[in-house]
Amino acid sequence: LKDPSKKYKKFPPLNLPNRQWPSKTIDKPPRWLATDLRDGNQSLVDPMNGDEKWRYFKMLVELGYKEIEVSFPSASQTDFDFTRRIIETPGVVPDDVWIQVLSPCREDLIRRTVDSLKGAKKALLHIYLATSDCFRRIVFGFTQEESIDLAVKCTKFARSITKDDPSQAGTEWAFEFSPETFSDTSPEFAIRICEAVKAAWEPTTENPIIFNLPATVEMATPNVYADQIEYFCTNITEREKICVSLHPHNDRGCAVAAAELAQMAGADRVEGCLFGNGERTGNVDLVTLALNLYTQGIYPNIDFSNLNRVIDTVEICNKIPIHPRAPYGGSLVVCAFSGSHQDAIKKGFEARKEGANAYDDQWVIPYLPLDPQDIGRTYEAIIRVNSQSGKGGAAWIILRKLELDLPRGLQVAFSRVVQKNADELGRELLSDEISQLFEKTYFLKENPRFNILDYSISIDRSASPVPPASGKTQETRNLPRRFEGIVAIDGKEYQLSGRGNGPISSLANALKGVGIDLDVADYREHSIGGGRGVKAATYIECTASGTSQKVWGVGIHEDVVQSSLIALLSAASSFILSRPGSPITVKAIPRRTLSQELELNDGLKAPDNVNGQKSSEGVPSNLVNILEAKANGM
Ligand SMILES: CC(=O)SCCNC(=O)CCNC(=O)[C@H](O)C(C)(C)COP(=O)(O)OP(=O)(O)OC[C@H]1O[C@@H](n2cnc3c(N)ncnc32)[C@H](O)[C@@H]1OP(=O)(O)O
Ligand SMILES: CC(C)C(=O)C(=O)O
Ligand SMILES: [Mg+2]
Repeated sequence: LKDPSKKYKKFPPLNLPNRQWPSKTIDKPPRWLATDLRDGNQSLVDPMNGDEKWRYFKMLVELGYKEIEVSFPSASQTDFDFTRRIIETPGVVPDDVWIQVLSPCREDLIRRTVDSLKGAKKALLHIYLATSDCFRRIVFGFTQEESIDLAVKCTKFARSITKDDPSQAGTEWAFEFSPETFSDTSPEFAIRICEAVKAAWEPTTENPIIFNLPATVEMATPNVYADQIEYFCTNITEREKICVSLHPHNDRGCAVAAAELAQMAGADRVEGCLFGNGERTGNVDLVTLALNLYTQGIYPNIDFSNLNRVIDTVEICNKIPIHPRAPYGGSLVVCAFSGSHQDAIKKGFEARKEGANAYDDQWVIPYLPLDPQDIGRTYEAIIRVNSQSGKGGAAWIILRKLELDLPRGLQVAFSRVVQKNADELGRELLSDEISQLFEKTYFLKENPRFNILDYSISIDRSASPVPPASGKTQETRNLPRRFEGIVAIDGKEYQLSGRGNGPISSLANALKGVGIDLDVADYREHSIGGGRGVKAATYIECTASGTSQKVWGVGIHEDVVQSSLIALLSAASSFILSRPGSPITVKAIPRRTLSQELELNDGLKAPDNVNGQKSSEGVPSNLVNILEAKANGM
């Protein structure tokens, strides 16, 4: 069998037994050069027009970039004119920002490039010449000596029309040389050509020459690039007069790693593009590099606190969407769908809020390496819910949207409802949909079955369990309570009454009269909001008497007692709905029988005339059915 992969040859590693970089760390940000408007731009289907470049340039300045490669002025009139426009418009290029432009090693093109810079305050002229065997042989037909001669000739020419030209004295000049295809160039030859260029330019410690060492094509694993950079840094002479710059491309998907290891290997500067735009698989991603530093506690000197705004501009100007999984910036990056992730994140936030984690001010949240707020993302966006989600996700959204801190049991119960819904729809449920589902499930907006219209809770003195001592007034604390109230049941109003130890149990007792026999198993309550608008939220879990069936009810009201009564009626409604085919569905009984039944029944009394409705109008069929069922002993 032929193996087509054999046409590729393994990249030979460097023999660098004393390499130092593996035990180094990155302790400060590098000098950044944003080349979005040059390397990024040259790789676009439709390169940016002047206005798009203008917008992008202003954003880069606002973000804090001090070195910006703005164009390839000899390539197009657009690039030339844009360079002129930012130089000629007062205030657009801040005094501390270097504008960099690129030219091939060709005198005519260098001349045109320098012309575009006239009047700039700080200008960085960048020229490139490919130095690998492959390029010298295939593209130029040059020997190593011929390449060196051309690089030196162009450097001298560049010098003569920039820093050596008295008419250019108003500009502070800096010079960058890129041995293009450095990553595929023999390290010894890279040193030789750069030494020659250095001698031609004559840099100083105050104004060093930039040797930009590109992985024009990423050739090998990132450690090999780091070795190449360490070799260069330790073998080039007059290191103090040199700024070693990186320019990694991402052909093997390792550009970020290569840039990081190569900084450990001694580089001072990094060239790249926001979100890794650039030739083929892109330049190294400057957002990732900067925020990687940030999450190590090192401020990168670039402000990504409103990353969404950056994304907007980048997407509009590049006409390429940012991948939803792009590090830091992707829309799905600060989202968790899966249950166990949501659970851990939620617990992390709770611990942080309560100061319960032992990390003081340090960011320690499971699954989230960065506080989304630091890049302008909201917490709401973090947890999203689909059929892969657990109780924590929906509970988080209910907490955020409705300010309801659901007890664990209710989280479990509601999660089943959410999961079923998401599964049926086959998609994510939006947070509005989840909060609406909660309101509907627990009848928060309206309870079509039971609505409490009026009620009073009184002490039932008729049943004194603790006889008062002689000469003392009756002790009321332990006396039963009596619920008397008007409850709209399926739209019609009835008077219910019942006894119990407190308001909830007396209403529960009243409900027995309509065939709803619930025991309260759990009760939780908390306040919502504060000041005058404060409300009580009550959660009641009930078991159906004599069964293991459990239902939850939720009530919200300014009055804490009424909130708990509403919660019980919410549970009662859930109970009825959870029992399809139960006694509720038996056929209706005649009204006359019903009236008799109502009178007989201790719990349910149709009022003579409440809100203009007569009891003789009858009660809804399902309740009628309950009564019928009761009468039948079901
Ligand atoms: C890795 C990088 O990103 S490098 C930057 C790449 N960016 C760009 O190329 C974007 C802008 N480029 C352009 O607008 C054009 O390519 C220009 C203006 C630079 C040159 O355009 P053209 O003169 O039409 O040449 P073209 O690009 O087609 O081909 C390059 C030619 O220059 C030759 N060449 C390259 N470098 C040199 C040099 N230093 N001296 C003399 N000739 C050179 C090549 O061998 C080739 O010659 P050939 O046509 O005889 O084979
Ligand atoms: C011009 C050089 C720096 C370049 O873009 C590259 O080699 O990738
Ligand atoms: Mg490049």
